[in-house]
Amino acid sequence: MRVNHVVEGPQDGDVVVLSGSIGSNLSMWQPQVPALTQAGYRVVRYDQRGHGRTPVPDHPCSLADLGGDVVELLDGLGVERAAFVGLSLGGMTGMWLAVNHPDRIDRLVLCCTSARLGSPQMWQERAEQARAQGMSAIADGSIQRWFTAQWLADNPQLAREYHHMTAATPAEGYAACCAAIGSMDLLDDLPKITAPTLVIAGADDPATPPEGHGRPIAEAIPGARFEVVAHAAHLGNVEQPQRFSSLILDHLRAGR
Ligand SMILES: O=C(O)CC1=CCC(=O)O1
Repeated sequence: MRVNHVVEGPQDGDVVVLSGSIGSNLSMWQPQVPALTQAGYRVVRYDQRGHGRTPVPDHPCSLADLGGDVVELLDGLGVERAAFVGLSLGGMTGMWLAVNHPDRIDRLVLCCTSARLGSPQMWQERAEQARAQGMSAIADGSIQRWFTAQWLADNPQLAREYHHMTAATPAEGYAACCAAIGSMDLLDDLPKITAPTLVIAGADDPATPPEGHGRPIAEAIPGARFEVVAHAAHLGNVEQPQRFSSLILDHLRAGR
């Protein structure tokens, strides 16, 4: 899989991979790029399979496919080990990598994510909705989960841009990643994770509420720290960029 990606920051910096949610592309991490690159990190952002400019697969995906893309990306960049920051589907990808390729993952930040989310049938229905109603209808729902009502009211132009980001995602790419989420069950594997882990949840996240999703992940990963960020829904890194960047940087720096 030819994974579309962008690399920024000093060439000799420690590598941090940023991985995004379903319905997004690599631009969702733009709010964190200045803080991370100015702190000396080499930042690798990429588009999930079937999202942004990464090709649409011709079959439903699994987390093994999505994690395998990251291993291939790291191999192609000549990177042995990296820190990994993932939000939602990106966090699921990060957990899979930390369980199955512990030698490649230095440190882990899991944002607004879940180890078990909804039922296979729910994600099958979401995939069918994408195909039948189109991605604009999916985007209408996404931005309601991604942002608080207050943020949407205060940021109408940005809200349109994030709506457009999902609306421009290929329906078959979105559907392929729905299958990865529907077939995911990572909870029992989490105690195997050895990478130092920070779990961040948005206090107002309706998709992965902190108590039902972030906290059980943090409780299952040995030594993990759990932070809940106020006034943040699912794309908390966009709604509270400074708070997310500073939590991420603190966790990365603790490994230096
Ligand atoms: O449904 C949403 O848009 C929220 C979400 C669940 C998994 C993911 O990546 O985003």
